[in-house]
Amino acid sequence: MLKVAGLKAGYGRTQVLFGIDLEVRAGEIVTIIGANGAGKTSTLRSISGLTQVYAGEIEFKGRPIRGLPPEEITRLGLAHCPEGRQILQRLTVEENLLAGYLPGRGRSFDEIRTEVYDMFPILRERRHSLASRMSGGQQQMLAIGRSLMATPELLMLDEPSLGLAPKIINQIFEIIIGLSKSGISLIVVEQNAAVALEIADYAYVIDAGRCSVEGGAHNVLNDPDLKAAYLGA
Ligand SMILES: Nc1ncnc2c1ncn2[C@@H]1O[C@H](COP(=O)(O)OP(=O)(O)OP(=O)(O)O)[C@@H](O)[C@H]1O
Repeated sequence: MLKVAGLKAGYGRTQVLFGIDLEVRAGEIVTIIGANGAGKTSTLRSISGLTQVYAGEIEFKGRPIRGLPPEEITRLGLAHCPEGRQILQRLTVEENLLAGYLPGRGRSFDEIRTEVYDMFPILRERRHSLASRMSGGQQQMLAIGRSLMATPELLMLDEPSLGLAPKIINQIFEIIIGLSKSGISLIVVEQNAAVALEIADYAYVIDAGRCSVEGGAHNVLNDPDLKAAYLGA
């Protein structure tokens, strides 16, 4: 579904990615883990056209997408739920969903909104509330719901557990498993490596802008060296 090869990217003259290779197969949950500042967010932003790519190939469903505008990439079926959620705080829940809707994917706003509300009943209940009134967990659900408004085939989630209580993190990860079961392929970037590795099929560890390790998520989870480095064991 997604193939990234030799990705080099950065901010102006500051290069932060030095040759990332990764793949996502249809139906998989792939996790990207690594220390603070390793380049996880920059990797996602490069894929979705938000960060400057210096070199490398990015293919989505067999089509090169490097250099396409972000909206075009989303329209092809690749959505990005950003770090920090980026909810429009002064708009209502429903207005935030409308902001995520992309006409031209063959489905109406009402149709997808109903699906999102069925998945997140709390969003239906609070559809006329200001987003700023929602809890952290509810805002994360709204951020995911807004991404789903673009009917993605591949959804990239950046730090979905950030700042949430453990009970809520479990709920969010249950939702991610549900999305996967519904047929959406996923990339999950996480600081919370142990939780992400539990649900993922495949994992990449990024270290200083390079993929240092990759493998089946359970192998990575049980690797003693990685446990010491990333899982606090
Ligand atoms: N807008 C920017 N301008 C310049 N440098 C940036 C910018 N955004 C990120 N960086 C730098 O790029 C490097 C990689 O950052 P990135 O956010 O991709 O890492 P990360 O692994 O996602 O870390 P975190 O978990 O802290 O978000 C860091 O050195 C960071 O300081």
